[in-house]
Amino acid sequence: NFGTVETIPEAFDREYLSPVQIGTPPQTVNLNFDTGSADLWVNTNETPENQQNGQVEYNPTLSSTAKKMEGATWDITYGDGSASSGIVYTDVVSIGGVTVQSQAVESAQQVSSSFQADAASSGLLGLAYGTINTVQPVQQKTFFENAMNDLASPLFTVNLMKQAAGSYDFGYINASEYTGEIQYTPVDNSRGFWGFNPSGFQVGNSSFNASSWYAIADTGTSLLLLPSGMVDIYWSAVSGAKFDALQGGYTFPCNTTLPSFTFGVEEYRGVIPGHFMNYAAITKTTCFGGIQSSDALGFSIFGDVALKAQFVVFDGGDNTLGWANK
Ligand SMILES: O[C@H]1CN[C@@H](c2nc(-c3ccc(C(F)(F)F)cc3)no2)C1
Repeated sequence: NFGTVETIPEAFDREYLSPVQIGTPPQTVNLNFDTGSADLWVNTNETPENQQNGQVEYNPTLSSTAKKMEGATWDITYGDGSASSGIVYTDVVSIGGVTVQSQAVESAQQVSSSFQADAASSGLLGLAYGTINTVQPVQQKTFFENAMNDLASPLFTVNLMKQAAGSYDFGYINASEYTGEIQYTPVDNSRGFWGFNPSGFQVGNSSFNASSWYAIADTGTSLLLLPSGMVDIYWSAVSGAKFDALQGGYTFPCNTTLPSFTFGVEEYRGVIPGHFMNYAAITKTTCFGGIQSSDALGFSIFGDVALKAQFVVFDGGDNTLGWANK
């Protein structure tokens, strides 16, 4: 079978939320789909009231198909230091009409302050490889891994948009969502991520700089995080741009016209329009850049700033990533 679900951007395209049905009768919660992690966790009736800010909850006691996974716990920390932990149930989970009968659903008994403040999001749905799922003592599979063998094609596609509704499609490729040909490239999943090797980059209409490095496709990261050498070259082309240690990255005068950023995947060239690199206004006149250094992380992240300019195929059958402009 196959299905599609809409994904809606929060402010600044900081994150994208999609409706997920859990339990019997179905309870709908909006989750942040994250191709950079592998836990499906959600606010529940077990999440302390003082750690919530109006989030919609999943209540397993109201689901006739919920089963507690005795002795199972989970504990996760994200790239920005946010964290959550708790216990585990299995229940029926559906996304866009694709149903997994027994999906590990992780109930949050503790969430850190940033999650507490994120009122619109009821949790995360991991779409990375299950090898990095945090459930103990028995590691659990992701929704996609559980659904994959029943899908028409063993893949899902990501079509994020700048400040507009996009979609996650499961089991099929919708040709109306992209232009040109899809460029497939092998995935390095040795660290549990959808890792790949970009082949270079280009700022605006200048020449293409061939270079090969490791990066991951991560819908849960807002920005495009690249080696500082590339980031310095990009911002050196923007008059008034400067590295602001207080803000933790490059800022620039909001009224500046920004050059596009093009990345290579083998012979393919993915183009990110210049205005996608304006992440958010810090003051009336100073804006924070959407392309920043990944040096502190040790690997590059193609987050939403890049992904919202692309149509991306995550193929779990042959472990490849497909890239296309749109
Ligand atoms: O860990 C890596 C895996 N993918 C990246 C990711 N980061 C988050 C995240 C979401 C929401 C928040 C909060 F709401 F602000 F708390 C914080 C982090 N989700 O995926 C980084």
